[in-house]
Amino acid sequence: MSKLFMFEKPLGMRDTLPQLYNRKKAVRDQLAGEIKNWGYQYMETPTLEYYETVGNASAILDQQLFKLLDRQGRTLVLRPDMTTPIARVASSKLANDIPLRLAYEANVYRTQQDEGGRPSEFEQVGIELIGDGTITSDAEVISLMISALKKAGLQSFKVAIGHVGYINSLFLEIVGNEERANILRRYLYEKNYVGYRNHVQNLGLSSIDRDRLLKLLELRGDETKIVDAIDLAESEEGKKAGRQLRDLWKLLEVYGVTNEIKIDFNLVSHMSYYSSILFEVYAENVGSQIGNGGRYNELLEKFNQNTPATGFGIQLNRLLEALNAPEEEEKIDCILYSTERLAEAFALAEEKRKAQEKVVIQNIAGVKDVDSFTQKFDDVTYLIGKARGENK
Ligand SMILES: N[C@@H](Cc1c[nH]c[nH+]1)C(=O)O
Repeated sequence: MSKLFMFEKPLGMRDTLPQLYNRKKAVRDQLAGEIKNWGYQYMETPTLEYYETVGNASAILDQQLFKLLDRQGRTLVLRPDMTTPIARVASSKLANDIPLRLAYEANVYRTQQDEGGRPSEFEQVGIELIGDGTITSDAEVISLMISALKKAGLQSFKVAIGHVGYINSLFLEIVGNEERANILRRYLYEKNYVGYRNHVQNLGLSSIDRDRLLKLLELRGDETKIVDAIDLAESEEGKKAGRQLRDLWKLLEVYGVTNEIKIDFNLVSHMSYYSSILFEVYAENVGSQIGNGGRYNELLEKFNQNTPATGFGIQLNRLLEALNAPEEEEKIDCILYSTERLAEAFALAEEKRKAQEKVVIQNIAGVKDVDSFTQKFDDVTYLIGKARGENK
């Protein structure tokens, strides 16, 4: 291995400099304002969890986990998401308070294979609604996400909603086994519809089955696609999934958010814990999803609780990219003083701070280039040399 250059950081790790920090905080606070207004309560969990418990239960591929050892020789992981740690807490300390409405803002960690611009550490703002298996809770979670994104100032975005059960039953019905279904799912996950089409053509299926698999690609668009999906499904499971989306759509109409919704029966997630309805948010100007979520009715079973749940996570850095807002300059004043006038400088600073103004006091002797230093401030007061009246 080559020697590391002094300023290099591990793959996918980012610094957040002051201007970006401020923007991030402002957006995080706007999201939190809305999330709290819907009665969700914020909580925290540790950055490290046991590999055996949370690491195993999380829906992230093993090779994407950061692993380390504690002094007892147990393997720990940096949490790869927040849903699994919250499921752990909801199954233990909070098990009696169900249904739970919990929220978080936290960094999560996933290793990256190469520096493809993807972070290995990123902040998620999210919620989990645990213990309510009705479709109304799916509608609540999706509506809250839309509402919070709007509050953060996001204008052009769409939430694609799909159903894991629909695709799974259709694939199994036609191709017969999980292995072959996985190949089809992979194409859809990569949104490689051309590849999917070619693969289906070469599968050696009857023309009816082939056409059904190809028709699946058309099940993306407005609510009319739900009716088409129910027609295309033959199994009860597939039809049921379609009906669930139909009911969900009606509820989303009540919430008044259907303008932001796109039906997408092709949706496949990289998270394996989703069990039925799932969704992804896309903003007009950002290539990758800025948030996602869905129902994960089997995850809490891994913590010995048979409890349904749903939730979403927004990737704060991608949301910031989508918002494209100019970096905010902080208004900070400066009092530049010479040593003999420190008391005067400090008194003035105290006065300004009491008035909620931000102010730096800086001894001029500690500054190399006064011109470039003072340029950074909104306003500069000079208290240099003897105070007026002193030299008479
Ligand atoms: N934890 C999921 C998002 C989510 C929250 N709740 C349900 N899903 C993720 O990291 O992609």
